[in-house]
This record gives sequence, C-alpha cells and structure tokens, in this order.
Amino acid sequence: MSVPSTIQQQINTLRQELNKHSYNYYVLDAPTIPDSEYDRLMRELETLEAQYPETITSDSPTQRVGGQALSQFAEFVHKQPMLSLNNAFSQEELNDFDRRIREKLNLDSIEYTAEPKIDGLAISLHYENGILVAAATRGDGTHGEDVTQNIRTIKIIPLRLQGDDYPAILEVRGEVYMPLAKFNAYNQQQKQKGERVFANPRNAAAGSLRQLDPRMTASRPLSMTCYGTGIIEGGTLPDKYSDIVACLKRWGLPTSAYFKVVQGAQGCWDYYEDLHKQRAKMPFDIDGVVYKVNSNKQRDIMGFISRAPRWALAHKMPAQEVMTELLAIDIQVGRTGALTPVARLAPVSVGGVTVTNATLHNQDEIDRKDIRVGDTVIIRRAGDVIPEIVASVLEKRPANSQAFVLPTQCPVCGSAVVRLKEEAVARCEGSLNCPAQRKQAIQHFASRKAMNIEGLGEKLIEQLVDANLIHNPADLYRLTSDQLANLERMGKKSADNVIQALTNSRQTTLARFLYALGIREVGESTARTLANYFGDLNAIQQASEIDLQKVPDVGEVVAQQIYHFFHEPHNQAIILKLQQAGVQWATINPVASNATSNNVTNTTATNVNSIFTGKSVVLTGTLTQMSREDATERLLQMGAKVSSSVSKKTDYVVAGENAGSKLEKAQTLGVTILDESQFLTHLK
Ligand SMILES: NC(=O)c1ccc[n+]([C@@H]2O[C@H](COP(=O)([O-])OP(=O)(O)OC[C@H]3O[C@@H](n4cnc5c(N)ncnc54)[C@H](O)[C@@H]3O)[C@@H](O)[C@H]2O)c1
Ligand SMILES: [Zn+2]
Repeated sequence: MSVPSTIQQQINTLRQELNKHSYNYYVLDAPTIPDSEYDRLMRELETLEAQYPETITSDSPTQRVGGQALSQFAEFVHKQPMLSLNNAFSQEELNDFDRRIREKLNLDSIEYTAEPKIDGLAISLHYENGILVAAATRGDGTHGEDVTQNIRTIKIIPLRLQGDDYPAILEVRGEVYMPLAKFNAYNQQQKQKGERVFANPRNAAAGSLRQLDPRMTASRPLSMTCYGTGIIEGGTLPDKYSDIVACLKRWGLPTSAYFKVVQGAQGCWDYYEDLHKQRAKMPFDIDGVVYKVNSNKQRDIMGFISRAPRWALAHKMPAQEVMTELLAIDIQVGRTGALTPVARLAPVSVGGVTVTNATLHNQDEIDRKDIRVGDTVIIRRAGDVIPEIVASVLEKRPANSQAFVLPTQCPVCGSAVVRLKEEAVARCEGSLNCPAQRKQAIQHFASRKAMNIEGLGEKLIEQLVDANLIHNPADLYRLTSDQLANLERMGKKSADNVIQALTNSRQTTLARFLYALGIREVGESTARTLANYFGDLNAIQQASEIDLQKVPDVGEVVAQQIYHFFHEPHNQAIILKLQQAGVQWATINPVASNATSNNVTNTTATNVNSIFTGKSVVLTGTLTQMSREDATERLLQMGAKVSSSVSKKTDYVVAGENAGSKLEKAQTLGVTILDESQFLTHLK
C-alpha cells in the first residue's frame, strides 16, 4: 500500500514544525509555542505514523530524544542514554500502560512508584568516590553538554556525598528547576530593572543553567530533585527504586518529598488525583506525575522502545500554558478612573479552568509584550494566579495587525483620558461625571471632612445612584424628601434629616468644597492651602500649572492633576451646577505664598477684622456649637495659626467642655483663655 502524497506532505510539514520548535526549546531555551501545542503536533504525527508505519524514519521527532547540544559547551557523551518518557493524557491510557506491563510480567498487580513530574531540565551527575566530578545535560540523549561548573553553583547539590556505602562510580539523574517563589521574585526584580523576564519556570531553569559564565548561573536560584541512577560501578544498589531513593537521600542528595510507592493502576490514579489537588499550592511547577515499575528486575524485562522505557509513564496534567486567540482588548474604568485594558479571549481551558479574559495591566505592559488584537497568544494560569498573557505567537500574527493604543477618551463617559508623567496608569478625568466613578465620587463629596452631609452614607448613595435619582454630586441638591422616603429602609423622619443636612451643607468653606471635588492628590491639607492661597475658586480654575506650582506643597504632579481636573468640561459643568444649587462659602482674601510655619496646622490667610488674624490659637475640650474641624476651618480663614500644643507662643486657648491638661498649661503660662461663647462672639 502506498502512502497518499497529501499524507506524506502532512507528515513532512509536521516534522519540520516539530524540529523547529524542538530547536527553539532545547537549544535556544526560547520556545515560541506552549508545550500543549507541541504535544498536540507530536500526537498528530504519532497518529499518522501509526497509520502509515512505512513513513517512519530514524530522524523523525517521534523517534528522537530532546534536541542537539549547544556547541559552546564541551560535549559530554552519555554511556547510558538519557531517555524521554512516554506520555499519557487520560486514565484510559494509564490503564493501557498497566495492562501491557501485567501481561508482559504475567502478574496480577504491579508495584509502582509515583512522583511529581517537575518541569525543568534533566541533568546527570557523576560522582567518583563520593566526589562530584562531572554534570551534563541530556542533549539528544547520548550527546549532552558538560555543565559541571554551572551545576557546582547549585547549593542543594552535594559536591561530596555523605556516608561511605556509595558505589565508587555513581551516576545520579534528576531534574534541575527553579522554585515558583524564586521564579516570581526573579521576574519581579528583572521587570523593575527593565530587563528580560522569563516566560515560565522551565525556561528560567534551562536558560540559567546553560549560561556560559558560571557566575551567572550562581546568581540564579536553582534547585534539583533526583529521580534515578545511571552507571554504577564498584558497588551495588538495591533492586527496588524506592530503596535506591532512600540511599540517595542518605548520601545527601535531594529527593522528592512527594515520592510514594503505590499499588496497581488504581494506586497510580489515586496518587494522580491527590497531587492534582495539591498542584496549585506546590512550590514548583509540575506538568504531571511519573509512574515507574519499582523493581529493577521487572524493569529489565520490560526494556525500551526507541526513545523511552516501557516501565515508566508520564501522566500529564491539564496544561498551564495554552494557545488561544485574542479577540479584542476591552477597556475597564475603575472606581478611581483608572483605565485597565482587558484581553477578551476565545474560550480556552488552562490548568483545567475555562478562561475567557485576562488582564493586560496597562499600556506599558502591552507595549513590552507587543500584544495585538487578532494575535494568537499564550495564556498561562499557574496555581491560584490570575490568567496572564505570556506572549504573542509572532509566526501566527495576521499581516494587517496593528499595535494597540489606549483610547484618548473615556469609553464610559467620553471625558479626556490623561496619563501623567511617570505614571503607568491612564485615567478618566471626568471624575464628577463618569458613571464608573460616580458612587465613589459622591461618597467622597458627602463625607465628613468634605461636605459633611450627615446621614448620607455609602449605602444610601448606592441606592440613590442605582435608582437613577442622582448622577453626580450636584444632583444631591435636587433630591426631595419624598424621593428619599420612598427608598427601602428609609422613613419620613430620616428622609427629612438628610434633606436638612443637605441644606446645611450648602454653606461651606472653599477648602472643604475643593476637597469634596475629589481631585486626585488633593487631600484636606492641600485643599486648605489652595483655598488660602488663591482665595477664590475662579482663580484656581484659571491658574496655569506654573501658577499652581507656586503654592506651598504643590509639586509638578499635583499641579497637573488640579489643572486637568478643572479643564475637563464635564467637571466644570457640575461645579457650576453646584454653585447654582446654592453651595457657597465666605470669601477669603488671598495671601502670598511665604507663610508656612512648623508645628502649625496650616498657612495663614487674612481676614483683617478678626482678633485671631496672625495669632496662634489652640483648641481644646469639646465645643457644643460646632465641630473641632469647623472651628479650625474658621480660624484658618481668619488668618490664625491653629496649633495642637500650648506653648509660650500661644496667643489664645479656646477651651470647650471637659478641657484638660492643655487648659491647665495655658493657665500656668498665662495664655488668654476663651470659653466657647466668647470664642463664638469673636467669630462673627
Ligand atoms: N514548546 C515547545 O516548543 C516545545 C518543544 C519541544 C519540547 N517541548 C516540551 O518538552 C517535553 C518533551 O520533552 P521530553 O522528551 O523531555 O519529554 P518529557 O518532558 O515529557 O519527559 C521526560 C523528561 O521528564 C523529566 N522528568 C521530570 N520529572 C521526572 C521524574 N520524576 N522521573 C523521570 N523523569 C522526569 C526528565 O527531564 C525527563 O527527561 C514536552 O512537554 C514538550 O511539550 C516543548
Ligand atoms: Zn469616564
């Protein structure tokens, strides 16, 4: 039977593809597709070759192990080849594996060992008389790379074995890997330095170990777990692998804490299920479980096929990295106006969970990874970490694709989007108007240190916004008592109270009003400084960034924030509405910027008709007619310095009810003391 030419062509293409990816993966440590995709292509080729065995050639990727060695390292020849493992992706395939072994050995039940399949790279260690003399990578199974110098830098690997009952010549095999915590920390550090990050822990391990300069390897946090032996001379080892592992451990070699002896296919399956549950919490990446026949005598009977032993099986777990299509990049606007690009993905199963979107963080991240709509992307979801786009598969990028840029207008409200110098996030500037920011903005507006609207809490604001009764802070002043009383959990009385609180709040101070607007970076104290400096809202609205920077404590970033806020037309409209609704404040005469002093609540303003102007005042005890904050506010407006402690420099102490030590101190120092009613008369 001859092979149809289309099949032969398909086989050739698959081989070419697989060889290319093998090279990228094993030689360059820079795969361009996820393992799951590589495995899929491999399975496709295996299936075709099984159907048409005459097409199999000895150089087919299905017949070979790993990739060639990198020529920069000295070659290391493995006298006993380092093989690959056969894969299983289902319980059925596990049962087939077990059945073949039982039939061949003519036994009812087989004793296996089970251990994690760590995702790193295979290394062979050579000990002579207990001293580490050589270490090599697997390479193509017979020709590896001599990485002795690099391996010597990994602290968990003993340079000298413990005890004295080890064979004179002992070859130990295992996996070198980078623990997840170390991998994440390393990448974090690289990102901060603006340097290259590793796509996954396996690349990190391979890339780190195959550094030509051992000092580079030494700086990378690598670890190792041993899972077998190779050449043994001048001594013998026990028959059972589990006993050998105990020996390795005794000699000081790192072995797996998860290693277990299990019985039959059921024992293997139970172990698999158990480890799968633990996977998210494990300190290293695993891509499956490895089962091995425990007895070496039994292993010898089983023997090998071309590239793998018949007595071992790698049972793969759902891939943590998969490929899918990036359908769109949506923009989410957060409660604080931050714009976050979110990737919409063609649904795909990663690590056993269906993923349809992933965050892209910000513009810089998208630029750094060069991710575009229409790309085929690699998604990684390891452990409990949120799914992440690792990279785009460039070879699958559509010809007409375009780099992504964040919109310049907020997709929710249409306000300008601004990204300040040295900030990673871009934000919607329409904070008073933007539906995405609405609740937060109104809550802040009503809060105690802002407009201090009593009874108008978070819950009530949510209800009002959800009922479409208010859209921005100005709408608050149009609310009626009936509207409020109709809401759930509100009675007539509380509704009236809120209306009264709203009415009271109309008379405020410029500082409170500025703070209430919720301009980014403008806290209570900056608001007060601004109010005192400019004296008038108009002046602030018209100030340039340079003007704003002249205000004490207002730097470049704050000035930018204030400027952008007042230049957003949506914000201007709402400020006007608030003024039309009757929100007002007493005018303040502006002052120059030269009057800050230490240990004093704020800069001075002047209202020349007051006994407090230019004086240092301390408030103590409880005032019954107004809050401490309001009293402070009024004093500052009149150009007083409000201080928290009494000293010889204090001009007045205002003593409310239950005044204590500060009052005593004032009496001792002979400072003028005003009670509340005296204080109030001077406020007029
Ligand atoms: N993304 C790509 O472009 C690309 C290219 C080539 C290969 N790959 C990936 O490489 C893998 C195939 O490589 P492979 O031939 O090394 O096979 P394998 O990784 O499936 O299995 C063999 C290897 O498993 C490792 N291993 C881990 N724990 C072990 C344990 N407890 N006992 C024994 N061995 C253990 C050893 O390093 C051993 O060499 C696949 O996962 C494949 O997807 C990916
Ligand atoms: Zn907006």
